[in-house]
Amino acid sequence: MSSTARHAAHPERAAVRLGALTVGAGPAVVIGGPGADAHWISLRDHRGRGRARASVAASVAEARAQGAGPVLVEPSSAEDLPLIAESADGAVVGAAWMRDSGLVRATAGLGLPVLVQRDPRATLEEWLEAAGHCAAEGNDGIVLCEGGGHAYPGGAALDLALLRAACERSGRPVLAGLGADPALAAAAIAAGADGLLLDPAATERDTLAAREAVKIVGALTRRETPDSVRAAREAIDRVDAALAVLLERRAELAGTIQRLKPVGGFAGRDADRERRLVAEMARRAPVLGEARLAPIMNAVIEAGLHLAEERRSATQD
Ligand SMILES: C=C(O[C@@H]1C=C(C(=O)O)C=C[C@H]1O)C(=O)O
Repeated sequence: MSSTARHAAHPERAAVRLGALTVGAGPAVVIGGPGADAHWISLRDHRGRGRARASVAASVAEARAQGAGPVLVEPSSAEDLPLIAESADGAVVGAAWMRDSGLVRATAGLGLPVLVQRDPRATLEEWLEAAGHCAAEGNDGIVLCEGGGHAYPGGAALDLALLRAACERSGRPVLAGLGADPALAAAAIAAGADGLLLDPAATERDTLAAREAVKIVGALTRRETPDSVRAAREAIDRVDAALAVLLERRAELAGTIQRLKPVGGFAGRDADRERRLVAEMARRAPVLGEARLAPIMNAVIEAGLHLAEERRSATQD
């Protein structure tokens, strides 16, 4: 099957609403960690700590206090389900028990959106089967999450090829579970993930790094079709963030050339080279075309030349 045909299997993924957050359409999301779009906790982690009802409620409240946005909860047993129905915006089917069809069905039966993590030993079929158990309960708010195990302490066992296949096969949003390490955030979004699941204990710095990667890579790889001025402005802000990173990098490289050329700065301006680079860019920006790109690039090039000349005179002083 050609890659186009595979994509065509699910051209539009079924977006899932998690409280006020949309997963699977619009920007990629970050769940978990301080300042994330949504938060989650596992009640399994609370085992042995005397999981009184009050302490569970307190954990959910603590997760809510991490910031705005919905809270998802992983039950440790069927006993937790009523509390989850009462206090959470979604449920997590953990990697360790995604094959426990009874508990999976009971969890999906709450009617809340469910996030189904893949057991690292489970095949794509088994993972989709677990999602199928949720759908069989009449629950269509299903989000898949790849990266349930640990490749090393704090780092998730993440299979990006499998994540991509899940996106194409399931027609559902797919997240990448990264543990507490944001190193693969960019790679996961580039592979098609609709968002990241971070360990709730991820640091603020790591969460910020993951959010930045999601923003920049998402601006390059995710097609968005916003339907309001606000959403379109938010989308344009992401594209501008990516542009800023590239413009800064370009200015540095242009500065290097000014230092290396026999005649740098405005005196060494090369109109032919400028025309060629605009023509080359127009191949990737055919809607803008050469005529509109030329003045944009002229401004960019001149900004770079001014910067290079300012730097040169500063070092000569
Ligand atoms: C960077 C160079 O110097 C100038 C700046 C250019 C740019 O910013 O792309 C292109 C051509 C020159 O006018 C170069 O010669 O390549």
